[in-house]
Amino acid sequence: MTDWTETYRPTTLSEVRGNNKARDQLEEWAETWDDHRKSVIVHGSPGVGKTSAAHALAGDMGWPVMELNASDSRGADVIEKIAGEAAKSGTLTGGEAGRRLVVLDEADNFHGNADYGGSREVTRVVKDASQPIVLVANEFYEMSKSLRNACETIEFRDVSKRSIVPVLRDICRREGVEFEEEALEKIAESTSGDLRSAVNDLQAVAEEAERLTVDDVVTSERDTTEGIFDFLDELIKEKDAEGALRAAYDVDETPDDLLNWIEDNVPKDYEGAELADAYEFLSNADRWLGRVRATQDYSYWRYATDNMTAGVAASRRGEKGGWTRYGPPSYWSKLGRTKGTRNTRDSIAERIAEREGASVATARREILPFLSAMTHHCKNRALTVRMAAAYDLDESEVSFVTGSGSDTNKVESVVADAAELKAETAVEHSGTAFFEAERSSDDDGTAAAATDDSGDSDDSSGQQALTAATSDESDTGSVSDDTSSADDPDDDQAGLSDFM
Ligand SMILES: Nc1ncnc2c1ncn2[C@@H]1O[C@H](COP(=O)(O)OP(=O)(O)OP(=O)(O)O)[C@@H](O)[C@H]1O
Repeated sequence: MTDWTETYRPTTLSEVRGNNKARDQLEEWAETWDDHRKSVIVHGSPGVGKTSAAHALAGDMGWPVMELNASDSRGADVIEKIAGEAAKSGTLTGGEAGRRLVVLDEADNFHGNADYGGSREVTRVVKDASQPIVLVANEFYEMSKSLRNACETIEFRDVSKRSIVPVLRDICRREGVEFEEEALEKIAESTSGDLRSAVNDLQAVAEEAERLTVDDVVTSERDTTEGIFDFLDELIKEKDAEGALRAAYDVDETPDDLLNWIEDNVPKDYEGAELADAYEFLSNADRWLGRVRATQDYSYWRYATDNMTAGVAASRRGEKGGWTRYGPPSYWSKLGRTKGTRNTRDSIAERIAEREGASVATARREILPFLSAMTHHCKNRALTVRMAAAYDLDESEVSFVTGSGSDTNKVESVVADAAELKAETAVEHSGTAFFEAERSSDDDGTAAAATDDSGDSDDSSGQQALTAATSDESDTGSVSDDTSSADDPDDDQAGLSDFM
């Protein structure tokens, strides 16, 4: 069977669903390109139709497409291609004759390609382009500020369930698949905004069943995760190093996902020195995965897998028993592993560590996720502003911590207010711990250390908080303690447990 996401890829903008505003903006941008001659950044989560929209636009405009993928080849080659192309067509006498649409996919991946002068070169080319360029990106703030400023911006939002269901229904009709309406709703619900995943899931279930029912959908969800739970049990509690490695062969997860699963669940059973050892292996695995991403050399996967399976099993001390509630990787740990965002995460963690008197590892594993949950989507705006001020976060960092990736207005206004707050209170070097003070303060956030302008190191609340943060750190087992407090129903942070 052919891949349905390819078969049903929109060929005209009118078939791009669930993002009408963005679609209209894109059309408008193309139609007026001769007047403004600016490139456009199309950004949003994976699978919401950004690349499809760019291609569909080209189709509608009758422009041939030239597609470049930032991570396919060395940055410099890519730049050369665009620059060359732009220069060549610049010699044409203008007009529609030589018009073509340049689609620069994964435009947020030039980040870190500094060796090739990547980001700066792209910005230069984009500014002088004599052809319309659509830059497609997941992470808006992974692109340099000068690149962002040089372009127009169009945001694609996650596709709502309401928009996903009709797409699935349409595909079923065209494929002659009988279905229960609720089955489609269930798929739409579980893929949360990602239309590509929804179409993939539909195809996977439809291939197995005569008639698509809710039960099929639920069973197939369970099938894909059952294996991993058994594996975690074996890895964490039962098998020796070699056995754990072998067991991993049967798990249907990418090494990146597998690492997330292990990292989030191992602290539920390991503690103290064994946990520290396990983390050490996991961070080695993480480094190998980084190398795979950087070099596209997948033979390194083996070393990553060795570390995360055999290494973790070998770290175990003593017998483990009982039943543990393992859970899927948190949104947070997945975030930390997407390309480029790791640097952002680590740099924030360093500042938090300094401010809270904790280690960087503690800041990363224990404090950041909480901050992230507390400031999710900047819902508690006042708190988000205080946090941005306390840790000196810029736009990309605020976007990262709060998970408001594409909501640029929100993020920018938070950073602006944080700057004002800093100017008013001079909090940035006050040396008091922000996080612990916030956490122990009332939910309305009135007792925030961050707004305390004393800057005095013997300020008592700051001192207490510092002690609390430091003592947390020496207790490696506190990872799971903290996790359980996230489930505390008294905790008024909306959606906290969903998020973790
Ligand atoms: N808005 C949409 N309308 C119709 N189909 C869509 C839409 N979004 C995604 N799809 C389906 O998902 C497939 C993948 O979409 P596409 O590659 O355009 O997503 P994307 O946002 O560019 O994702 P990524 O950032 O991962 O490249 C399409 O081929 C199509 O089948």
